[in-house]
Amino acid sequence: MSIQVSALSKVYGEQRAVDAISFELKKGEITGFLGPNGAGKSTTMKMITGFLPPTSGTATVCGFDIVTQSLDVRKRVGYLPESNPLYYDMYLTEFLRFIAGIHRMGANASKRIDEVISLTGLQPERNKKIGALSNGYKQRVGIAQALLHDPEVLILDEPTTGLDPNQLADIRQLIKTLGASKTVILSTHIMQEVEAICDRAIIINKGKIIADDRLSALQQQGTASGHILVRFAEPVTAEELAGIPGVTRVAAPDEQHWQLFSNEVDEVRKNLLQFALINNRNILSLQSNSQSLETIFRELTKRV
Ligand SMILES: Nc1ncnc2c1ncn2[C@@H]1O[C@H](COP(=O)(O)OP(=O)(O)OP(=O)(O)O)[C@@H](O)[C@H]1O
Repeated sequence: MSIQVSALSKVYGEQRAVDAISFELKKGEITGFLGPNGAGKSTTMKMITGFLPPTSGTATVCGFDIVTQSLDVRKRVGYLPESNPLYYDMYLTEFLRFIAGIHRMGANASKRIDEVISLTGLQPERNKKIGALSNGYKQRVGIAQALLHDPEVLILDEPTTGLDPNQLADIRQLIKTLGASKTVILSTHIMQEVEAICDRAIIINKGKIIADDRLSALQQQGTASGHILVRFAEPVTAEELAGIPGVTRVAAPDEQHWQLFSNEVDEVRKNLLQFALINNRNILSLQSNSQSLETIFRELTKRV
């Protein structure tokens, strides 16, 4: 297990910013850390990276304790903090050499700096001062410094803030690629981002974890029904469609389409294809509409 968090808490004065949270993350998994403003995401990330001591509870990264072995933890973690603090007066390569020095990378540094510059798409800007870079490129520098020592675990606090749609797609792709060989945890407010990149989502609200599941399972959770919009080439009756296992209600929104409501949209989709096959009906179009993560997020964080 790459990250093990057990009853971790952080109290600031009177406020319990993180309240006894527990979870485990495996290698090769990208986890989205979601929650409204002030939920405790950054505080949790700072504790896991070994930068902020917890008030109580424990956590290990690659088997090392975040309090008693924080130097070992930092060697194995690449961290992009929320505000992405950079030295604007430094040249890009100068900054990365400085970070390589902190990690005592020695003779390997130059080769690795070239590698991360290429990996993060910074090559066209490599001779500029950091202060002269656009926001998107500054963000790439933040990711490059997090990757420099080739850590096993990447902790990215809102990594795509300030990126334009093209840069967004590039950085998401980069994170996905990195996620194949590393453990990645990223915080974001953007639900589509989690849907685009993550295998799993942990939703935190008021310092407590209120959902932790694979994305597909989370998307099926919730109270509102999903539906399937289907169009057949041949006539079909509402009675026939109502008989398909898992269908809770049938409606006809217009002359050409049927709408099948269900709490198990994926299951009904399979059963519908089977129905068409057995009864010699041809499906002209099929669109399933399950709950978006955004709806689930709003429902869960509202309830608590
Ligand atoms: N150094 C601090 N001193 C006092 N309170 C703090 C400190 N850092 C954070 N907090 C409080 O702890 C709570 C959790 O903050 P945190 O930054 O972890 O939330 P977050 O989920 O990352 O929020 P956001 O999405 O807005 O970045 C907030 O109410 C915040 O005001």
